[in-house]
Amino acid sequence: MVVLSLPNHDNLGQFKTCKPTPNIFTGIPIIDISDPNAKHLIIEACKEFGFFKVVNHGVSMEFLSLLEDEAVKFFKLTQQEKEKSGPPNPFYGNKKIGSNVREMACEVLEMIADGLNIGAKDVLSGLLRDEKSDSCFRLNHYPTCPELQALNGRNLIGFGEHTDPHIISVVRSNNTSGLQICLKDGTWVSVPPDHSSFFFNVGDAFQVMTNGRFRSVKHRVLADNLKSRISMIYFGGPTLSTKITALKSVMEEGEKSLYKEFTWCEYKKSAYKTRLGDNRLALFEKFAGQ
Ligand SMILES: O=C(O)CCC(=O)C(=O)O
Ligand SMILES: [Fe+2]
Repeated sequence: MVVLSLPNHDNLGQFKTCKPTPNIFTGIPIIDISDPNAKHLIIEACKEFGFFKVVNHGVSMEFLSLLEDEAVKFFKLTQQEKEKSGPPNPFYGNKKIGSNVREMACEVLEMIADGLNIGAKDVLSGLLRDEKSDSCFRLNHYPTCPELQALNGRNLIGFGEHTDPHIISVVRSNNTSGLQICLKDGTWVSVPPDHSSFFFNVGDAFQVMTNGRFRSVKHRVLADNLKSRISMIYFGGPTLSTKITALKSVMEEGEKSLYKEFTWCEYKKSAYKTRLGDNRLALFEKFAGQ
C-alpha cells in the first residue's frame, strides 16, 4: 500500500490550479463483466478512452464500505503512526494488499486477450499473477479545501495530470468527484463518481504492448471544497525483467513497432527521472522527430 495525502493549505500560492471544467462526462463506457459481449466493449473502450467503468464485478458493497472505513481510520492517524505501515520513500506502504482487486484485473486482461485473439488466455493476466510481479496498491486522500473560494474560481489540483506507467490500474473511490480524464481531442472531462464500481485505466506499458492501439489515458484529480476524496488504486505491472514490447499477435503483417524495446525495470528507472506530467513514453518512441 502506498499512501499520499495533500499537505496543509497554508500557502495556496504554491499549489497548482486549473480552469474549472464544467463537463460531467456521461460517455464513460460502462462494462458489465457478466455480459457475453464485454470483451469487445472493453477493447473498444481501451482504444477510444483508455478508460472504462466495471459494474457487476461481484465485490460486495459491504466489503467496499469496510475498506473505505479502514482507509478513513488510517488517514486519521498521526503521521508517525501512518509511517509504521512502511517507509515514506517516497510514499509509505507495502505491496501485500490488493489481491482481490488483482483477480478482477486479471479477469479483465483475460477478456482482452480473448477479444484480441492473442494466444493463451493468460498471456496478459500471467504477468500480474507472477509472484514477482511489480504491482502495487496505493491509497490516496484528498482533504477538503474550503480555501478554494480564494482561488478566483479556479480549481485546486489534488493530483496533477499524468498517465499511469503500469499495464493497467484499477481505481475505487468514495462518492466524491474529482477524477478527470483527458479525451482524444484534449478536452478534460469529469468522471461521475460511483463508489460501487471500479474504474480501469490503460497504462503506458499496455499502450506499448498493443503498439499504440490502446491509449494510456491522461488523468488528474481536482480537490473538492466540501467533501474529501479517498481512492484506492491497484497498479498491475509485470516483473522487473519483463520486456515491454508490442505483442506479435496484435500486429498486422509488416507493421513496425512504434517503440524501442525496454524492460519494465528500465522504464521505471526512466520514469523516476521525469516529472509527473511528462510524456515518459516519448523517450522510447522509435520514430520521434522524423
Ligand atoms: O485518486 C484517484 O482517483 C486517482 C489517483 C491516480 O491517478 C494515481 O494514484 O495514479
Ligand atoms: Fe494515476
